[in-house]
Amino acid sequence: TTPPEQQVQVKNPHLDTMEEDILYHFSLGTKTHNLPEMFGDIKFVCVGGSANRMRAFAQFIHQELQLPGNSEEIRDICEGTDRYCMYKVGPVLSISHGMGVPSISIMLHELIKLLHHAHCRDVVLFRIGTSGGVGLAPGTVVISSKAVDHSFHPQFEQVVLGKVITRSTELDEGLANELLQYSTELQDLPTVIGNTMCTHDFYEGQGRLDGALCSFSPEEKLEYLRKAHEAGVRNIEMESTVFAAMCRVCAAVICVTLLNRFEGDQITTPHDVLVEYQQRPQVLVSHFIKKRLGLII
Ligand SMILES: O=P(O)(O)O[C@H]1O[C@H](CO)[C@@H](O)[C@H]1O
Ligand SMILES: O=c1cc[nH]c(=O)[nH]1
Repeated sequence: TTPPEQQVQVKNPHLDTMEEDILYHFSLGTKTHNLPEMFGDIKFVCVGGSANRMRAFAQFIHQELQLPGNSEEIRDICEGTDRYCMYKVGPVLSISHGMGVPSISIMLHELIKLLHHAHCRDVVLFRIGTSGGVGLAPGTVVISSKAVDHSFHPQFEQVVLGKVITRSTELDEGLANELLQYSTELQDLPTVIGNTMCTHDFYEGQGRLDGALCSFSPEEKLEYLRKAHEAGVRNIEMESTVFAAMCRVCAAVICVTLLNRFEGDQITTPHDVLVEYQQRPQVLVSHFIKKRLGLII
């Protein structure tokens, strides 16, 4: 049986009372743009930190779906602002979100409202990113079973009106398993399911010894990474908890590991290898999209 169609939900009663909604950081709005016409057919949304990666992904998916037109000429829908970039390729939207929780969280507020205003249905969301591996060979793709915070709890804390509120960061288990299954159909795509730890810093916050500040010893660093590994953490990045808390249903986090943090802190891998690693989550998501669209069996 096919599950019932799901409209993208906003959980804010005040939105209904607003005559106009300006999506400031996208340079879009409900009065200035016909959002249902522009975005109503979106079924897949892919987000990632870097603007160039998300443009490359849009071009890649354009070729993979064999859509008409020149993939080099894809236009940035958010060219009126340089906060984020956004590309639409058929039913796929590709958006950059910058680095860290505050940056992606602003983008997600406006993205979820955009999908709601456009009356989108049955949308699947993916974060395709990079990460530091915990006990994995560099280049391994990690599909997050859940996103956990610095103390390995599946929760996202947000300060609202001066008080801390906590939201759950469980992700869609069925979607993660489906993605893992598809990874076995592809070559050179070592993939695991594991917990992803989200931090608010790349250096001390991830237990790195090579930042401008460091307040701990190499032994303390390894002890923390060992505890993380024991708690099921397989990679570390900087957006997954808020992404999971805000998207949850029909959302997946797929990040490639650039290094094994038990072996070091600096990313010494050559540029061309890093580029190939970054394509791995894109290849997996593209395969998923083609399956869902019935383009491959
Ligand atoms: O590759 P992206 O998607 O930016 O993700 C990871 O890379 C950045 C740090 O280098 C952080 O944003 C982290 O989450
Ligand atoms: O170690 C890493 C690598 C990429 N992104 C992170 O957040 N950490």
